[in-house]
Amino acid sequence: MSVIKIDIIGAPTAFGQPKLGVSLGPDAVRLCGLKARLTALGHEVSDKGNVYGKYRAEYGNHSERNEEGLMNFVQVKDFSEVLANTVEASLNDKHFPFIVGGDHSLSIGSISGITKKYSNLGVLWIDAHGDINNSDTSPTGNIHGMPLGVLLGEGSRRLVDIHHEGAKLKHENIVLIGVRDLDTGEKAYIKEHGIKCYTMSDVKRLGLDAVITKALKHLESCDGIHLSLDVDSLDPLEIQGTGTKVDGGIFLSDMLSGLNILSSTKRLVSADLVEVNPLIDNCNETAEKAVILSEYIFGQSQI
Ligand SMILES: NC(=[NH2+])NCCC[C@H](N)C(=O)O
Ligand SMILES: [Mn+2]
Ligand SMILES: [Mn+2]
Repeated sequence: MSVIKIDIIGAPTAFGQPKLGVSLGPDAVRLCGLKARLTALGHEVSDKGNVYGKYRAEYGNHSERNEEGLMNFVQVKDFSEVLANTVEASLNDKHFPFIVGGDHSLSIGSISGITKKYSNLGVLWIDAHGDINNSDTSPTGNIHGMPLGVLLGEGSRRLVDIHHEGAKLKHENIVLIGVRDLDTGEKAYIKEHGIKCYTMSDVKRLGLDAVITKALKHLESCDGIHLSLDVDSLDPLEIQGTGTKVDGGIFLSDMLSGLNILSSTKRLVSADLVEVNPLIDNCNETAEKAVILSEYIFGQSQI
């Protein structure tokens, strides 16, 4: 197996959603031995610690709605700028940025940093949700439901222009996998732009291995692939420590098999692992499973 220079970047933000605890996700995952276990696979792993902006999520969730209806806009923007710079620096060192969250709004920052280098980035978005709302379509104002919308250049300019101006991703370079809870505006947007989307029904029908294989084919012309893995894509029977659970998800054993296919292509250049919330978990089980997912992202196999 080839050695990957992995930078673990903790992204302890919670400003993209209302529940307390998701800012503790990175440390909960570290406590399960993330660095040691990726090192044991033969990789060179460096833990860059946690990224902080001017505001600290653990002091409460502020919950200010701005005039565009966005919750905690100032905090999310500030955090995204800092994270984007950290991720960009990791890529400049020729390392693999592995961003551990934190809520899914962090992908605005991580992907903004990555697309500075990979201008034709492909994204595999594995999630129960589409996260493709924007300030106009969101029913909640929670920015963790908007990262893809923002990265595609929709809604509030102040979010879209984070780190560098304009849209960061192309519609044809995104594949959604495992979705089963889309808002009305999200469904319309996906259809309007012909975004490749494998719903949970598609995953059940085809199997996750086949879906990942098809998704990789769809992203063939991209200059790199980023994985954004929301733990709520997994079935709540197996994953409890996450803030927006939806029944009928992917089972861990299927996910590991799919990740094995993905990692063996060696096309991944970066990844986010998000929405681990130890305060609503059962004895840190979700963080432990997040480490198992991480091992498979980085080439663990069953033999
Ligand atoms: N990353 C997540 N867990 N996102 C949940 C989003 C839920 C809902 N669609 C919203 O916009 O608020
Ligand atoms: Mn989700
Ligand atoms: Mn998500």
